[in-house]
Amino acid sequence: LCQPKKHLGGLMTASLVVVAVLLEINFSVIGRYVDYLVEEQGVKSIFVNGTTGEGLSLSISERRQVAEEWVTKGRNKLDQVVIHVGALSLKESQELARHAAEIGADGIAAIAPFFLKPWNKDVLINFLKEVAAAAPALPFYYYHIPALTGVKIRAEELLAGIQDKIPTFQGLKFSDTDLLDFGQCVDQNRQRQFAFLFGVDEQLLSALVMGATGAVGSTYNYLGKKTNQMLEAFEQKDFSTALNYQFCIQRFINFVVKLGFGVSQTKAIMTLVSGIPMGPPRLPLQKASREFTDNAEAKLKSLDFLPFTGLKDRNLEACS
Ligand SMILES: CC(=O)N[C@H](C=O)[C@@H](O)[C@H](O)[C@H](O)CO
Ligand SMILES: CC(=O)C(=O)O
Repeated sequence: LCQPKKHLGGLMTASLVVVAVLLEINFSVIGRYVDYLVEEQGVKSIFVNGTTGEGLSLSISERRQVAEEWVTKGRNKLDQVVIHVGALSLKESQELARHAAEIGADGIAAIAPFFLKPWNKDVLINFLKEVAAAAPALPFYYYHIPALTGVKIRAEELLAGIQDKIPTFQGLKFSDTDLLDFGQCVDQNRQRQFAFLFGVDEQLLSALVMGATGAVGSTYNYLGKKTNQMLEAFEQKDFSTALNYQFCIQRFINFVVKLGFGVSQTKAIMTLVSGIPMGPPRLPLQKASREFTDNAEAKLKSLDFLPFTGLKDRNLEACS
């Protein structure tokens, strides 16, 4: 049985792919990106090549290079680097899994194949099992994101007896709003030391109540510090303070969701907040509009989510 070096708790940010103008990945900023997350956001674990990192839009060779760069630059700075290795081709997934093990990543994760889809739990497990087996020394996480994969097999069902088939199974990244399914994943596996990582940032507090052990999400790139304050309040059983933080985060997410929020917009916001050029997204995604970025910036300022905002700019919306 394979245990992670450390239990995956706390916040994990989803790495953004940093793409320079010519659509070549700009590896040179990954070192700065690591420092920014650790020092400014208090985020010490990274989920590489997932949704936000546009992992499925990269070539296999690019995915290998991005993974390697995060592991290298994160050495002695990050607690955990988990590489998403999901792909439509099992062979490609296995290659990425082996590669993750070679470079010294802390774990691998995979989504369900989403074109020719597994139609039931056993079929999905058979696929994941072959992926996990390519890196038998690494913890394996299933990345449940039904809205994007279209694979709606309930996570709770998938988890029943999963370690018999996948001995390295270590947990779940749950990116869905079905808290019945999530709660039952936790409830039915209490005696197992799985990581239950929640992936809907605007609902994290509810998932913590249900027993989430950590979170993986795109907004922790720039709201990591705020979210860490919420985690701290929750830890101290100060639920009204925790709720204040969650509402504050929701105000921002609700605002950008209404404008149209996705991976492109995340890149634009992160560039704005961190000052690190994240580059444009890749087709079929389109760069966020100037109008979006201006509006998001104004909202960040009014919520006091931007560093160096002068007191005069503060308004009543600001959360402590
Ligand atoms: C679909 C998607 O990208 N989900 C992200 C991670 O799983 C989240 O971090 C969301 O971006 C976030 O919860 C805002 O809705
Ligand atoms: C947002 C997230 O968790 C991902 O990039 O996969």
